[in-house]
Amino acid sequence: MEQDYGQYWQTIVETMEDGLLVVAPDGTIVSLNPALERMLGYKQEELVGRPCTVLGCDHCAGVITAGGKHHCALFSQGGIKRGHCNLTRKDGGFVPVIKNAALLRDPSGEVMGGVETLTDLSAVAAKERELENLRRRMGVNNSFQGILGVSRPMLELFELIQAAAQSQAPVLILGESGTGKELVAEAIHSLSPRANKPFIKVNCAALNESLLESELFGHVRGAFTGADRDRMGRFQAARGGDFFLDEVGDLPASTQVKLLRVLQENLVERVGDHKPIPVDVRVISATHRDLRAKVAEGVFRQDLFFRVAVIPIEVPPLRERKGDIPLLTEALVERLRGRTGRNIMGVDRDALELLEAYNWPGNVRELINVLEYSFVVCKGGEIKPKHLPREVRGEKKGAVKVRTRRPGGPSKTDQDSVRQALEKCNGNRTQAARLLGVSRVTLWKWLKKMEENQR
Ligand SMILES: Nc1ncnc2c1ncn2[C@@H]1O[C@H](COP(=O)(O)OP(=O)(O)OP(=O)(O)O)[C@@H](O)[C@H]1O
Repeated sequence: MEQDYGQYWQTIVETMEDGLLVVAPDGTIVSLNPALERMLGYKQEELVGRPCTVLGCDHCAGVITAGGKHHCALFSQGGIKRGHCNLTRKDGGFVPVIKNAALLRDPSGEVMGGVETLTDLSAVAAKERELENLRRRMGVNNSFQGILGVSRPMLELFELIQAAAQSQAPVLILGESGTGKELVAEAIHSLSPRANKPFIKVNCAALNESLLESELFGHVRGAFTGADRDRMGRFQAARGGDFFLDEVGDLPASTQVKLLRVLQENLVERVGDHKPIPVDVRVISATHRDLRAKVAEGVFRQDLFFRVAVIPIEVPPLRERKGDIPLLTEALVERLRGRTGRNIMGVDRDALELLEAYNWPGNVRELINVLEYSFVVCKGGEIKPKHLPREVRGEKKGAVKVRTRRPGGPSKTDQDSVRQALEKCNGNRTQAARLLGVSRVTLWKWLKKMEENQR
């Protein structure tokens, strides 16, 4: 009869959907059920005998392994009820779970170990993400983690960010300057299980080689002139979190080798010391450069490229998502209004048309600058074409371009432009001047000069 019960429990454990884990008092894994094998991607024999820290549970982040004794929430508090946590799969991905745990005691009350049940929340989390994406597609939400965008390329980008956040793999963010690469890196961090750990940023282009290495990896006292004490590097400081390497395309050759080591072996060596120090970071890098071209030129190591670019994410330039311009403009004007206290309500239709026609080589950063300029020039009410910088005004479809403004008067091309502008504006000089991007006085002077030339 007893044996029957034994088989009965065995069947339950093997068929239950929840993961089941038994650990010894020192945290060594004693056994797990098939559901947990599936959840984590490990086979039972790969885990039994190993410390439970291999599961990388963020709830147990406070685990201290001192003198072989394992202290975690389960053993210090006697149990865990409905704890939300993330486990690390064999392939490096995360599984969000609800954990319940209890101590196992022998008849004398002695703790024999602990048992944990783990409910997989991946499907729930995926549904939540789906709902969020749906809301964005329906226009209910027009931003994602502070990144404004409703265009198709941006919605695709948001989905990619969500996927990257759930992985441990290094991410490479590519895109022109001012497209929002840093915002993307921050979003990946905020959405990942590393969110409550540090997000450390280093700009590889801002420091010279030796400063950069000491900043990244730390140094020991006496490593170089001025190194009067040991200093921890930023890789170490980022422990458990994300490391954002901005402008990775500008990394000097010798630093590239050291970064490769961090990515391959999770080890750093401080400048002036050969003792390897283990680090636990996920590397997110970004560059506005064509990194593949740099690899082809031999300036960027190919092996490092493959290591940093496990998940490449391209941030589209603004000119390829002009549908976002009205939304961005509205949100940025509102932000500027709050910051400056100026009574500027938005941009009028003509000005918006100009913003949509412009090519935006400096992307969103340039749009911010343009609106800041308009806030200075515009006295109140709506921003009109005349409040936009000249280069933006010149790009409107069908707009009349003035190539050069000469002190003596308009060139032949400019004279044609002036005539076209006057024609377009039915002879209204104020409007024509605006279209040409010059003041009324300049237009008046040009017209005078043109009359004189005709005489
Ligand atoms: N989609 C967006 N929504 C809101 N703000 C944005 C967006 N994209 C960029 N920005 C803003 O534009 C500015 C530039 O963005 P960011 O610094 O992230 O660009 P970057 O691609 O990292 O540029 P660089 O390559 O020059 O470092 C920031 O102020 C950022 O907040």
